[in-house]
Amino acid sequence: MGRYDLALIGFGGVNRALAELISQRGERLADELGFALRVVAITDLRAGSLVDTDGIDLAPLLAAEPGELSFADLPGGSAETRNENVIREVAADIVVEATFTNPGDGEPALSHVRWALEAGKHVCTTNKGPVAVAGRELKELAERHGVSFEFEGSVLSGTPVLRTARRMFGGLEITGVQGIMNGTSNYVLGRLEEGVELPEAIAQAQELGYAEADPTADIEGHDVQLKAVILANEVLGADLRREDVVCEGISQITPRDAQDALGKGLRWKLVGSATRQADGTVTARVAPVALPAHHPLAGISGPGNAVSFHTDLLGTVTVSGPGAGRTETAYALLSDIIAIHQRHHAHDDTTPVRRALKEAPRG
Ligand SMILES: NC(=O)c1ccc[n+]([C@@H]2O[C@H](COP(=O)([O-])OP(=O)(O)OC[C@H]3O[C@@H](n4cnc5c(N)ncnc54)[C@H](O)[C@@H]3O)[C@@H](O)[C@H]2O)c1
Ligand SMILES: N[C@@H](CCO)C(=O)O
Repeated sequence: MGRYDLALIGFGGVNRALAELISQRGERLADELGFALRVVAITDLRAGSLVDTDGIDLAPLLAAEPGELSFADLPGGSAETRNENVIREVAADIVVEATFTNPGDGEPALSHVRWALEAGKHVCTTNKGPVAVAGRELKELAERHGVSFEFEGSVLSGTPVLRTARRMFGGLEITGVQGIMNGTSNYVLGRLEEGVELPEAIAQAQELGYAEADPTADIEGHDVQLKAVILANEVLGADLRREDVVCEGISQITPRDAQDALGKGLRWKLVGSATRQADGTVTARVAPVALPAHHPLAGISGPGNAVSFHTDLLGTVTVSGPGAGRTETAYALLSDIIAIHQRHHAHDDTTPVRRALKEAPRG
């Protein structure tokens, strides 16, 4: 059975949840998927760095409180983050980038991804910054080095939106996408409908692990702005930048506004969209919209998200599911690793399904 050695860059909510999945269900996953996963390096701004090419014992790290974790005194550990050294030099197959999103220049995550691809390592990330700022360049860099750059979790966490569009919509013309793409703001809008004030609702979303390190990005729409860029570029083949997307958030909506709208059969939602215009160009925007109850996006509640694809042959197809959450987003990373395996080892007869297909009697 094959095995992938992982280097985790950033050890916050999402990468810890991935480590938990590996630690708790590694054997079951290996049986089902036909490959094992092992963590050989971890770096984090607060904890430092830890390298063990025989595989890090994850259980004691996961038992520690996140804020108290320090690698400094462990064998192979250091108080220094040493990102570049770890990413370039440690013998890992896949670099898993889950540090803060920086919407401006995508750094330092953009450099983390570049270093890994240049070193011939596959990358999966949940970080919107590098994808929105330099997605095209990074995909080309990955191609040149014969590796994969996967980022399903950058839009709608573990709910497969990008891969669905890429793999399932062949032969369709997609004319636009429209969605609720931020779990925090959707959760907050629901709390406002219940009469909870904005700061308290935001604090609850932070506690639940939905919000960005700086929740302003969630509330003012900047997070959705990045996701709209990624969708426009990935799904509609555009070349938009963040500045091209007009953006308005939900900070002006009060509990009273939300409750008044509800009384009229409307629900305030933060909607991101990208549309192909008659001249072929693509425009995108983010704005709060009071949707009527019958709209496909009106019933999406809590941290739930949904994206509607407008197509020529199928009409509107909507994919809905969780848009945020540590475990849900860790699943996006697992789905990226599976995609890497399928792309680079599609001819290995290692998975139970492939073995069964091969061994099944024909005719
Ligand atoms: N949590 C979610 O629901 C969710 C969903 C989709 C996407 N994302 C994205 O996934 C990424 C991780 O999210 P999270 O919830 O784990 O965030 P988090 O804030 O819990 O963790 C980020 C970690 O990265 C570390 N870090 C920051 N800068 C670093 C650096 N230069 N080098 C090494 N470590 C560094 C921090 O110390 C922190 O532990 C973010 O980019 C976020 O936007 C999160
Ligand atoms: N903070 C983001 C995480 C997912 O990108 C959200 O609430 O949707």
